[in-house]
Parts: sequence; structure tokens; C-alpha cells
Amino acid sequence: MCYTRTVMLTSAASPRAIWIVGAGAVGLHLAARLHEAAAVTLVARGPRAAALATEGFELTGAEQRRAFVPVVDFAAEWSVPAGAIVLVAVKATQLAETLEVLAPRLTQGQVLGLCQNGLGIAALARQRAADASLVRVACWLGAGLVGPTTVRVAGVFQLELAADEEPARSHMSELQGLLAAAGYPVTTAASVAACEWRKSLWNLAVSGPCALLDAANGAILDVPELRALAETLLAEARAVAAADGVKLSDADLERVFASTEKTRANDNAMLQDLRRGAATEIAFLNGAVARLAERHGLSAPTHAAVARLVAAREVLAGAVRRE
Ligand SMILES: NC(=O)C1=CN([C@@H]2O[C@H](COP(=O)(O)OP(=O)(O)OC[C@H]3O[C@@H](n4cnc5c(N)ncnc54)[C@H](OP(=O)(O)O)[C@@H]3O)[C@@H](O)[C@H]2O)C=CC1
Ligand SMILES: CC(C)(CO)C(=O)C(=O)O
Repeated sequence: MCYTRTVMLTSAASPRAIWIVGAGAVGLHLAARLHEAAAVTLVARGPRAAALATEGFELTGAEQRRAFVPVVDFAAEWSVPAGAIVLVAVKATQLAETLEVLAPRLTQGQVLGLCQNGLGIAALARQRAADASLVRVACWLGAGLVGPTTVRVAGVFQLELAADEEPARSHMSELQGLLAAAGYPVTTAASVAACEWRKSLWNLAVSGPCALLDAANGAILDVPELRALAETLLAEARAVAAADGVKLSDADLERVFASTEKTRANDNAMLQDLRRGAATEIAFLNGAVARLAERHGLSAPTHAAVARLVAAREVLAGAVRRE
């Protein structure tokens, strides 16, 4: 079933077409803000696709907006218009299967923005969508789906973009302008790897420990043992990042605690995933650091332990089956 209404993009004055694949918390936040400045189409799946097409969607909490944009069902026959910027806002765990279907629908050089948290996201996309112009979009925001068409927003800090080569870098500048026009503070990182590491630091130090203890983010600041654990995780991450060619600054590490202060009441996404028995992104976070450490002849034992414990919780929560 395809719910697309006709969007004509013919004249130079037409708004830029932006296709957002994945209509969850991040996808709907981007759609709600961007649709005033661009011609946004959502690619959704399952019953959510029909609900979004008939009811639209809303942001609640720290940001209140209602929006209504064209919706395409992922399971239908569809193709992406050649000039469209495509933002992929599915979970890291859903990226490979999504790109399997999306990549053949892209034209050579099409801009692909990757919104996932985690390390190795751009590398995965390079393997699956080799002809696309990849732009990394790190989302420093807190939001969660509280219904099929409702997103609760906890706070929006910034988006950080990165691209490693032309023409992706030029496309990144255009995307930066569109996102800024939509009200996001937008910065850029020196490289895709730096962008991935800088954003992942927060998730590496906070998400796993709080998810394992069923605690809100603030526990990292309030419980000295957890703060010490977070500092150990950050120190290990910094050494592995350096071996990976990314120099993380003291400010990058300190920002983890400042962001936690601003989101102290939030239950992080990994905790929410475990609570609802869903797979987490641990393999792209602490698990990825442990693997990279090994590749560089280092060890990151604390990341390895957190990754194993979260993986065990996934099994116990019924999110993944033990083979
Ligand atoms: N939420 C947040 O505050 C933040 C999230 N991020 C990152 O952004 C990414 C997305 O997170 P979030 O929005 O929270 O996740 P959600 O689970 O809320 O949204 C992902 C959406 O993508 C849909 N989806 C998955 N595969 C497909 C597909 N092939 N076709 C169409 N739709 C698909 C999912 O559908 P279904 O429900 O059917 O699985 C779901 O609706 C993650 O990597 C996360 O780490 C980064 C910073 C902050
Ligand atoms: C804003 C912050 C740091 C915490 O909510 C985040 O970006 C995340 O949850 O991934």
C-alpha cells in the first residue's frame, strides 16, 4: 500500500525533497521540524504507516507540534526521487536490512544521511550503499515514541554532521542549512569517525550501565561507583579512539557528564529497549569498542564486560534467542 500524495518538485523554487526512512522518535522529530522548510516524505512500515498517513503525528513534552506529511509504506513498490536527500532514522540494528531494500532504490551519488547512534555505522552503509554520498548525522537529542504517532521530546541539544569526501561534503553544507532553518543547532565534525566517536561517548558511558541497573541517567552522577565506572569506560574509549585515528579531547569527555546532568531524569533508549524486550544497539556501542580494541592490539575489558552483560539481559528479556 502506498500513501504518497503527489509532490511536484519541478521549479528551482520548489522546496528540497527529503525522504526520511524510519518513522520512530528521531524520524518523526526530523519530519516535524523539516516539513516547513522542505518537501518531506516519510517511509514507514507496518500499521504505523497507515496511522501516520491518516492521522499525521505529534510531538509532545518539551516540544509541541503536529504535522502531516506524505507517507510511503516500506513494503510497497516505491522509488526515491533522484534529487531527494534521504535520512535513515532506523535503529543501528535495523540498518543493514533497511539498506538492503533502500540501496537499489537510490540513484548514483544520492545523499544518504545516517542518524544512528554508534560506531561503524558509516562503514556498514558504505558496504551496502557504495554509490551513495554519505553524511553522518549525530543526533544529540532525547525523544521516544509513546504511541504509534506520538513522540515525547525530552530535549534537543544539537545535531553534528560529518562527511569524509566530495561531493558528500557539499551536500552536508546544504543539509546543515536545511536543519538550521528547521531550528536545530547544527555543528560539523572533522571526520565521520570523529563524529561517531564524539556522539557515542555518551552512550558508551551511560546507556549500558544505566540499562543494566534499570536506572535513570542521573544515577551516573549520583552514585560514585557508577561515575567511576563511566570514567573507566571513557578512558578505555579514548585509548581505542586514538588507535582508530580519532583524538578525543577532555571537553569531549566532560560533555558526557554535562549532557547527563541535562537529561538526569530520562530513562535512556537502551533501558527502554530492554524493558520492552527489544534488541539493543550494544553491538554498535560497547561491543564495537571491545572489537576495535582487539583489532588494534589493545584491550577494553570494561566495554567487553558491559557488552556481555547487556547481551545477557537481551537473552533474559527474550529480545534475542541464544543459538
Ligand atoms: N530517540 C532518541 O532520543 C535518539 C535516538 N538516536 C538514534 O537514532 C536511531 C533511531 O532511534 P529511534 O528513533 O529512537 O528509534 P525508534 O525505534 O523510535 O524508530 C525507528 C523506526 O524505524 C522503523 N523502521 C525500522 N526498519 C524500517 C524499515 N526497513 N522501513 C521503515 N521503517 C523502519 C521502526 O519500525 P518498527 O517500529 O516497525 O521497528 C521504527 O518505527 C537509533 O540509532 C538511536 O540510537 C540518537 C539520538 C537520540
Ligand atoms: C541527549 C542524549 C545525550 C541523552 O538523552 C542522547 O543523545 C541520547 O540519548 O542518545
